[in-house]
Amino acid sequence: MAIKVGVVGAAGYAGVELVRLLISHPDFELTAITSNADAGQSLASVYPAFAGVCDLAFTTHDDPIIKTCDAVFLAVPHTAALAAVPGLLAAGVSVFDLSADYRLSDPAVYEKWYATPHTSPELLATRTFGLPEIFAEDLAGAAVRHAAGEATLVACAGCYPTATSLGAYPAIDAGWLDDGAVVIVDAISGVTGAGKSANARTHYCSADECVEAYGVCKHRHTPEIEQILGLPDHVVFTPHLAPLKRGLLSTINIPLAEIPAQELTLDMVVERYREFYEGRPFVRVLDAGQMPKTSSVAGSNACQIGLALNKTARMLVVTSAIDNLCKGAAGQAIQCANVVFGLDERRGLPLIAMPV
Ligand SMILES: NC(=O)C1=CN([C@@H]2O[C@H](COP(=O)(O)OP(=O)(O)OC[C@H]3O[C@@H](n4cnc5c(N)ncnc54)[C@H](OP(=O)(O)O)[C@@H]3O)[C@@H](O)[C@H]2O)C=CC1
Ligand SMILES: CC(=O)N[C@@H](CCC(=O)OP(=O)(O)O)C(=O)O
Repeated sequence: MAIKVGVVGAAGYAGVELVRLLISHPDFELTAITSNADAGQSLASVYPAFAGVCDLAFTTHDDPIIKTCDAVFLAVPHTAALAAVPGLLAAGVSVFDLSADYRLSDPAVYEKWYATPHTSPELLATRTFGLPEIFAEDLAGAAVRHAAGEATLVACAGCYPTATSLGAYPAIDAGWLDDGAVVIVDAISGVTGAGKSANARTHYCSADECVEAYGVCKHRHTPEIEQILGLPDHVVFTPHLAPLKRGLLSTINIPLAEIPAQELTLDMVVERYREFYEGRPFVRVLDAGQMPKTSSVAGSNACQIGLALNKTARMLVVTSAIDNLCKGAAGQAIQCANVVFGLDERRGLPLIAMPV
């Protein structure tokens, strides 16, 4: 029997990417898509890409059909998820939340970075963090609880934290980081990362032919990256906006301790990364000397990682590319849902980008 799913916030950029992927998912049946702005309109009239393939129409965010789903994907801004999650879980619906509301495990950290009270901090103890390649055991535990009849909350990792953590984690986990050193992250996102509503930074005339840093030393993804890597107050994160629709590239500079820096070769680093991601279908560690580009992952759920070693400066430089809307948002949420529902994590997810 098909698993009934709904998307709240389906007319937004992450939401419509969920819709694109869920329509062709072999095990999930998309039964509800919500948008207050577009309520009553057909999906195809708002997004003509769906003409002839889907008869669904948008209903409002409070449509009761949402609570009849087996799982709901929340593609809504932070704080909107806080308002929706407790009611969905109480109705027995599993929730895959793309917002940041349940990502940070300490509510005080959330309140500091998001400048808003956390209204259901008790759920933070039991929620699962949705980054399958790093928190596989947590997701497997959620799958067991789900099979026993428990509604599950998965807080899917953010886009910059996904690319950055997948790039940094194998080195940090190997103990290569110099004691007390700071990890420096410079990342670039396409404009869909900022959502559907244009603002002074993202409207065409500002974003086209322009690259700029923003949120410098104060971006809300800093504590999320620190939490995943286990490095509180030791990440400097600088995001940039680039004139791309889709794509996110994160370059991570990891200062190495003396001993790994002396002993490591680039081939050994590549081998360590490949061992770490063995059996993980979406992460590809490139050969030594190759660096990823956003066009190699756009439209897919892949993350490509390139590695370089500067032995004199004792620095490992990692570059990690994802599609912000897919592996950075919708694809990752579906990957998590696949695991929670006991399916192969690849179900319904594109492995390969458009090559040109
Ligand atoms: N864009 C990206 O690359 C990524 C986005 N995310 C996260 O996904 C979420 C959605 O982002 P994105 O698609 O970019 O944003 P958009 O602005 O494109 O879309 C937001 C959607 O949320 C809906 N919405 C707004 N307010 C509420 C509310 N109070 N209750 C319910 N729904 C509401 C809107 O509905 P309506 O149609 O009525 O306006 C709209 O459909 C955010 O939390 C974002 O941080 C995560 C990773 C990457
Ligand atoms: C380009 C751009 O503006 N990107 C957004 C991050 C993308 C996003 O939606 O953030 P989450 O992954 O936390 O949900 C930003 O910097 O706030």
